Amino acid sequence: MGRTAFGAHDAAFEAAKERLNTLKEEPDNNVKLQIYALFKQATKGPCNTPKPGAFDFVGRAKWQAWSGLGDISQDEAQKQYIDIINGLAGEESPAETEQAGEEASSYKEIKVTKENKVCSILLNRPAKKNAITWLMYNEIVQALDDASKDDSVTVAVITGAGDYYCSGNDLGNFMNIDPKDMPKMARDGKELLRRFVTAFIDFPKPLIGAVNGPAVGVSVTVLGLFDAVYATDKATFHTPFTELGQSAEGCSSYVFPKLMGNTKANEMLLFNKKLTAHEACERGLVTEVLPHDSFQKEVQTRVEYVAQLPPQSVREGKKLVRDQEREDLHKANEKECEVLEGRWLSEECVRAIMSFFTKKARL
Ligand SMILES: CCCCC/C=C/CC(=O)SCCNC(=O)CCNC(=O)[C@H](O)C(C)(C)COP(=O)(O)OP(=O)(O)OC[C@H]1O[C@@H](n2cnc3c(N)ncnc32)[C@H](O)[C@@H]1OP(=O)(O)O
Repeated sequence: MGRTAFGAHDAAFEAAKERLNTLKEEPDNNVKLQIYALFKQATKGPCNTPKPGAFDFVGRAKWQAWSGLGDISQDEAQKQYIDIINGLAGEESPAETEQAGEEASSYKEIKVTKENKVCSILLNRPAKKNAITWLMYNEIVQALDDASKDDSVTVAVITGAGDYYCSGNDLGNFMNIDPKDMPKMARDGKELLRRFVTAFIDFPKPLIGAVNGPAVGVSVTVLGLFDAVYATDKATFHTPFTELGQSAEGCSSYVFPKLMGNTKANEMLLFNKKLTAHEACERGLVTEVLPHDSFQKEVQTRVEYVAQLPPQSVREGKKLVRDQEREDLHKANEKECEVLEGRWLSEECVRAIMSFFTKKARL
């Protein structure tokens, strides 16, 4: 019987799937067969299909590779799958490279460091203002999943590399797609966004946003799911969803009206008002605005304080608060993702994204 939920390496497995598509060199046929077999074993369990006929050479080779794995567990197959792909990507496995709190080598578009009980997740595409690609969504989910399970971590922090915190969804995620593949792209996008936002709703430890510069789109909305948000006075907060023919996500249709009231939430989510850091603070989206020049140091002091608090007490406290609205947050996430799936297929959205790249090309 196939499983609907994956095992212990879920997020790393999803990231490895993405990474397979970005390999510069195609693996040789034997390795491809091995990857195929491990994928089948990881997602469906031991081979249970009839052996293909003698003239179906490809089908037989695949069948032999899969059935050759015998009954190794789905978790073990996931692990081997991840190891092979990380190996092909020219990387050692995270367990081998982890030293001095560094886990950077297992990630391509974020950088994760663990030090003094703090897991720092750096959005690391400064040349693209840290726009979030499909790979990066997966990597963030993986990093949050790792941080939640790692007993040496008591608090997680997300920040951006360079002058931006994040410019939101990478609009290239929706480009160069054959029209006939659009429905699949929208379905996959919906599923990925749902998993991404779920990772924030259910993150069990304190999660702190260190907004080092302008923030756009989904990077703004999920801040409503953080436990504290510190912003430099140079940060801005912009959710231009309707300009892009899209709609609210990140549970913002639920959280923003609660934080700031309907009309102020509408100003952001429907009418695209860009807030300054101080305005975002007045509206409850930001905990505290800090001077840009001493931002890192000031945030560090606050994070270090949280990191040394009794971790179980903090976790229980967070759970009490989150449980008050956890179900509603999951419902809001489901609904928002469903609506967005339809939006991504709309002419309004396709035109807006084309227009962003056309304007860029003209400059
Ligand atoms: C799984 C899917 C889930 C989807 C979830 C949905 C989320 C919704 C959103 O997040 S909506 C928000 C989307 N983001 C935007 O609309 C921002 C678009 N970018 C801009 O408007 C501007 O780039 C800017 C205001 C962020 C920065 O402007 P500036 O002039 O300072 O810099 P550049 O425009 O020259 O940017 C530098 C390079 O970065 C590229 N880039 C920036 N943001 C994005 C982006 N979101 N997507 C793709 N690329 C982006 C930009 O194209 C430049 O690249 P280049 O140097 O190669 O030209």
